[in-house]
Amino acid sequence: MTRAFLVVMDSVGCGGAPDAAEFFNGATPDTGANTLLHIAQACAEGRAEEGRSGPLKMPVLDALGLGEAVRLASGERAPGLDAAPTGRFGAATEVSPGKDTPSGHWELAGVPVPWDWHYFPNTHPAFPEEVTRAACEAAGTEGILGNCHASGTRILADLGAEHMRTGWPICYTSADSVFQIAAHEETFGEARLQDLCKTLAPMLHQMKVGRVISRPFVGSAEEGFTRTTNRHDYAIAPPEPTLCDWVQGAGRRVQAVGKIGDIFSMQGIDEVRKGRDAVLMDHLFDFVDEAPDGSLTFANFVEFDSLYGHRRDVSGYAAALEWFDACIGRLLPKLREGDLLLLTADHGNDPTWTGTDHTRERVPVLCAGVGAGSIGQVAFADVAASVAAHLGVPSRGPGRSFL
Ligand SMILES: O=P(O)(O)O[C@H]1O[C@H](CO)[C@@H](O)[C@H]1O
Ligand SMILES: [Mn+2]
Ligand SMILES: [Mn+2]
Repeated sequence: MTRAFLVVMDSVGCGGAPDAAEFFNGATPDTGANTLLHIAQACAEGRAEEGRSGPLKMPVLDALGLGEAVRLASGERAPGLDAAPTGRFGAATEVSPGKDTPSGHWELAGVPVPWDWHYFPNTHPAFPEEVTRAACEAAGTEGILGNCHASGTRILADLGAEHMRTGWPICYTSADSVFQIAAHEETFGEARLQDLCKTLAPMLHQMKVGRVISRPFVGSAEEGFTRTTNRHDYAIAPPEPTLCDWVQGAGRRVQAVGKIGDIFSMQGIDEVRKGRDAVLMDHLFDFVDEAPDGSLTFANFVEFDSLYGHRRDVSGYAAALEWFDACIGRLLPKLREGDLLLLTADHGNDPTWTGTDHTRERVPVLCAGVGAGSIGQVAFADVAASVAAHLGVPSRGPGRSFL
């Protein structure tokens, strides 16, 4: 029997989204944003020299068709990504009205988002009175800190000391449909922070806020504050059964690596393994060894996005891509006859762009184990249909298999 490994490189877009002008970073539309192209150009021009050097080196993904995917998506040639592909490759276009992680993943899993998300305004306060009141009540505090749009690392530098003084949770949002709560893991307590998020989630989900996210941190005012890996996302459940449910419903096993469990509210998922991306890569290797016949392994590597895209760190992003590429080079020979490895992304996060938010882009689709050649322009939902077809599981919804 066949197995499938669906791997999302979080935010590794390749430009060309036809509706990019409808999405913004601040007042700037995302028209022309292209995560892979702009990183490759910066590398080729010597503008990404911190901790790495020279042209972008991604020989493994490029041989699968990465450079060709950039060209298909945006019509541009990415310097250094010019191999003749030996894999099946294409570029996928999203139709959901959000450029966030749940929208991207659900649509890749066959279910475009049928509603408009609720976004909080970029004002101070950002949250309506009833949300602030509910947060105070649930936290048992007189008030909340933040109540604005912010970068999660910046707001700790700005408000961490006040949090230590008052014990009030730091609540903030972004251009995404999120309500994020940062609190000190030891003094506020990690379990208490999770309870707070869980208590507020139903009210916020009702408002069509996609996720309530706990952001625990450690440190002190003197030494500075750092976030820990104990983040949890409390996401709205997908509106329809997804690829995970189709596969599980057919009696197959579904294994998740990284934040996939959170993104799908654990629906259709049998097991999750978490950690930093380097640990997630070990989990992926283990699943290639252990995954049973007929199973789906669904992985998300988030650090491209969380550590480098939102921080607009071009060198860091390039180094992460090069690390990932080398890992996949070691993974490919371990795949068995009948295995499909499908690499893709959920949205863009061009680190050369203005602002700190995601960018609306097409994404690459690279397949190993199913021959060579272009699949051309496809839809996000076609990824789900193709994985289902490969596994011999019935699919639902708008997607069509390209395999
Ligand atoms: O700046 P941090 O806290 O990393 O926030 C980022 O992470 C959130 C969820 O992925 C996004 O909405 C973005 O704002
Ligand atoms: Mn994402
Ligand atoms: Mn993000």
